[in-house]
Amino acid sequence: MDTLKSLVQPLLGAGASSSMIDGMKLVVLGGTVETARRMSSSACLLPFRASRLSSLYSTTSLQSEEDMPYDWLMLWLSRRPEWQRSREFETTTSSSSPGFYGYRESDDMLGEEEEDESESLNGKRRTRVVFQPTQDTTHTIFYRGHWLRVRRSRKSNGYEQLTISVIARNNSILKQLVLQAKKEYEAEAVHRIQIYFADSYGSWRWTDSRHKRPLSSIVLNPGVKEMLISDTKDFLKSEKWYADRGIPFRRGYLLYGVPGSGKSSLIHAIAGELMLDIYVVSLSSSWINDSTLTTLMGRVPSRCIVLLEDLDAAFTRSTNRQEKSKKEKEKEKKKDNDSDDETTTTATTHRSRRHRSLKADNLSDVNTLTLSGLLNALDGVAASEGRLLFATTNHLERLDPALCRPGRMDVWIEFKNASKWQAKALFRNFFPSADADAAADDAEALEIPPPPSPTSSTFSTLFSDAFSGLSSASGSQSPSLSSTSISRQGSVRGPSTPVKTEGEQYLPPTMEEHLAACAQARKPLSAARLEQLATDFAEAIPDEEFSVAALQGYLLKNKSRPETAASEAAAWVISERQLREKLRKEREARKLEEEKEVRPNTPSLLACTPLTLL
Ligand SMILES: Nc1ncnc2c1ncn2[C@@H]1O[C@H](COP(=O)(O)OP(=O)(O)OP(=O)(O)O)[C@@H](O)[C@H]1O
Repeated sequence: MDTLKSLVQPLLGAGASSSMIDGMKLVVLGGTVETARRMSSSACLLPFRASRLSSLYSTTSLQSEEDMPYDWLMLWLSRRPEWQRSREFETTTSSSSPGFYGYRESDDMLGEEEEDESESLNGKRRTRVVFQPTQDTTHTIFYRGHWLRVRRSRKSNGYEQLTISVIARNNSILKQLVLQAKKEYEAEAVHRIQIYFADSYGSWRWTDSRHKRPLSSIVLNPGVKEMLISDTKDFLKSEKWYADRGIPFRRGYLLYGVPGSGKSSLIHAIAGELMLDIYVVSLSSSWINDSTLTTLMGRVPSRCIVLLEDLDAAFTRSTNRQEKSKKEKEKEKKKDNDSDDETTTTATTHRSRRHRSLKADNLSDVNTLTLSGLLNALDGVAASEGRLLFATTNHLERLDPALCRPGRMDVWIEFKNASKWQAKALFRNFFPSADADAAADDAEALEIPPPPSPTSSTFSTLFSDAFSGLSSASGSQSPSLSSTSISRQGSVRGPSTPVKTEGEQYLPPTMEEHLAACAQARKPLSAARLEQLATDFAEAIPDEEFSVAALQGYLLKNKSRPETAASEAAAWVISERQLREKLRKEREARKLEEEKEVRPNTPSLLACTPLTLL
């Protein structure tokens, strides 16, 4: 302190008071501390900026697709709090439509992932944001007493490269980092699956990780899940068997049928069960072409699920573009000629036709995937082995037979609207029972739908010769997805279950009803009561008229009111039918309007009817 006083005294002069000297002491002290702090921090960072000191660095470079550590570190980096504070970070978003991501409701949010709640509240698509290091920018991260320099870039071959450098006497800190990232990645793999999306460079890009979805949460008629799991497991351990017989070690599953019936959810659940990551490629992407798809399919790791979503959407486009049949072309030509003959054709018509053809031309300019390109990518020489290929479609009839033949799609599963059995199982899954064990016992007592007849088209398994044994086994076990109704024996409606009569309109519960139901819901229902409600619910739901997703939506509206969910199901069915009818009429009216717009002066049918001369 005396030293400090002797330094300050000459600055203030002899007449300075002791309070002035104290104030000045503080200023000098603060300044010294701050200067020391800045010097030490620049000393730390200086080497990063000085290229001539680069020999002091230990560096590791990892490439996407080639190195697993790349994935480990990308996951580790996305969890770093630095991206929350950094001014330069990249976000990838994944929309969670109810489907593949439909199970997101129960996801635990990770520290660095944020969900746009306001959007989800409004019932729009939910968006998850994942923060990652920006490309071509160097980031600095403090890790275990060392400053790491992280750089993410893209190489000319399309691969992403991650370079991590550190000033250290040896590379042990980098080894520690990679091992920690691996540990975290593997720990997560136990509970989560990693999702990769194809990008326009022909690379797979880690996009997100999801909680595993339990298979038990998928409500399919009995035997279907079991068959799939047994088939996929059997395949994964049969590599040598395939190699010995010279059969390409690949297996394809085609899940087709109505929307909202659980195709994507089932794939998600299977990935979790088998601890496989999912590689998603949307064939309707504007950038997809034969060569990119071939590159992508050659770059999937050996044990994973490749998911081709909405196979028909892409394929329809490609056939329209490149392989339009002669017949179609002739038809179109004739149509054009016919309309040219029409003297009444207006300028609007020309405009709209030109607009349509321009739109078609645009498609061909962008997406140039062809059927042969797709087939080649799936099982050509460059296609990787050991992967499970899942393809989903809502329109089986639009697919080319070549695409669906055994060897490409070995197992077909049709998904229909919810059967009564599914409605009941969904209800039971939805509401917890006070005595789960008892419920399980009751479930066993359920009458199981009969297995499909050999001619049933609902569950076609096109097993290759290699799996003929399994084929016959599953043939006898696999029940039809278009199962018939469940047993109605013992379905007694409870006295406290008011039922809306046929024709009575379904209205959402009033506030009083809602509060009363919530109070009631707090009391746990006995397993027997829940079973009875589930039976009532299934009775009210017509067989195969509504998708499981639609039923789930209805149950969600009553998620704390099992009694109401069961008692109002019949009224809901009526209101849904009315709504559908209304929408159908609106659609028809719109179509008529459009037709009128295209051919304003076309004589009506009535006018064409020859008059009978008396
Ligand atoms: N069989 C099912 N079991 C459990 N949940 C289901 C089932 N079917 C649909 N769902 C629920 O409905 C929503 C939509 O399901 P999903 O996306 O799997 O259907 P999809 O058949 O793939 O539909 P799309 O053909 O439109 O892609 C999800 O939230 C899912 O939880």
